Amino acid sequence: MDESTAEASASVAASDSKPTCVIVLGMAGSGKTTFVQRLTAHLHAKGSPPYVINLDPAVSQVPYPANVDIRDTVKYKEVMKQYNLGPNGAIMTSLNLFATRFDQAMGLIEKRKDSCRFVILDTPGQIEVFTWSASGAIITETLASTYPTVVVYVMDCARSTNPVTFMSNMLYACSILYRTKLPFIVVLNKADIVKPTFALKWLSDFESFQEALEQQTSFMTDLTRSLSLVLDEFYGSLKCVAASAVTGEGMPEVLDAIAAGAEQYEKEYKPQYERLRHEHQSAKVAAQTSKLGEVSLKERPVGSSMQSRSEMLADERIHLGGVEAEDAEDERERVFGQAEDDEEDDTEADKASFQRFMEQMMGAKKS
Ligand SMILES: Nc1nc2c(ncn2[C@@H]2O[C@H](COP(=O)(O)OP(=O)(O)OP(=O)(O)O)[C@@H](O)[C@H]2O)c(=O)[nH]1
Repeated sequence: MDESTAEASASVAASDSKPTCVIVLGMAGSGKTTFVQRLTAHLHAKGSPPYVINLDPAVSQVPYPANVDIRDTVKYKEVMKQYNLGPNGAIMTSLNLFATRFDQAMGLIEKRKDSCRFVILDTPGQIEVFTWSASGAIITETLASTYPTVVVYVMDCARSTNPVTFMSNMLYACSILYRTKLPFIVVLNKADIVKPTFALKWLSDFESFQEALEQQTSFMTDLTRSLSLVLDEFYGSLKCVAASAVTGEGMPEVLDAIAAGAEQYEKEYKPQYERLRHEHQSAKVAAQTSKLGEVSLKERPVGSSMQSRSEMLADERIHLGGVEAEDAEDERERVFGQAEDDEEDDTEADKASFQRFMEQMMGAKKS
């Protein structure tokens, strides 16, 4: 084995012992939550249940078994009332509050790092709340300084058949790639509605994208043409996978891409994140957000307000031809039972903590 191969194997082995964190981002309605649900079900069926964190405080229903749910820690509607904020401001503030306690989430992940190979994070519908906020940066950097971390950008390919829309979406993806500085996977979702062959072609063949643009007579066309020249280089850093969060199509390929991303993280991105950890930006932002007050984060007993276990199993069998119900149920019992045994239900303490925090905030506002 030559030196570089040995080095590569060593770094893969290193990442094997740690879970890979998967940050799922995407435009509103692109299918992030459905994708997390599908990937979670797929991993359960493979006997490798992930650790799942919901970071969307405004979602009404979480259809997967979340181990940590931001909604248990911060009540988004209360934040809206108390601070007199609109929905987006309240989502941003809720995420800031949660980020002040992300060290607790790291502690919970640390406890599960030997039993979970993946940590999946679902993010708010309004993508900019995560990608352009201090809290999003804190969460991303905290994860990436400790674990192999990849970004999965979910793109609604059914709504991107127009080259101008496609380009806008890719431009956004590009801005996130350069902001997060992490391995980046584009999931061309909703492949059951429109086969994303067109998108794969546009990504790999510059001429074919130009031809598609020729058919357009919008004032955006010239701008798009110029941008596509710039973005052509960016496409080289992308790994694109066609998938359907509804049918489960493409999930094995998504997992392969995540594994390749984790490997890439170890080789190319880790040193950069180790340097970043020592930089003062996170500390400064954390100090700013901590002015908002403190909240106490807790882990969920998995399987309460979500899709029932049997429903998830049935779902999995239908779409993926997964494991037999009893085997999967055994596996699930083991994991869920563990979660239930490990954690006490401290909802009351959490409510009281949130109430205290709100009273302090109101007191501060009045004085
Ligand atoms: N046909 C089809 N529909 C999908 C797929 N993925 C998601 N959807 C549908 O798209 C809609 C939006 O999906 P969500 O998972 O809520 O999308 P999201 O990005 O989490 O939405 P927000 O968090 O509100 O931004 C839902 O009606 C889903 O059923 C898919 O692969 N195929």
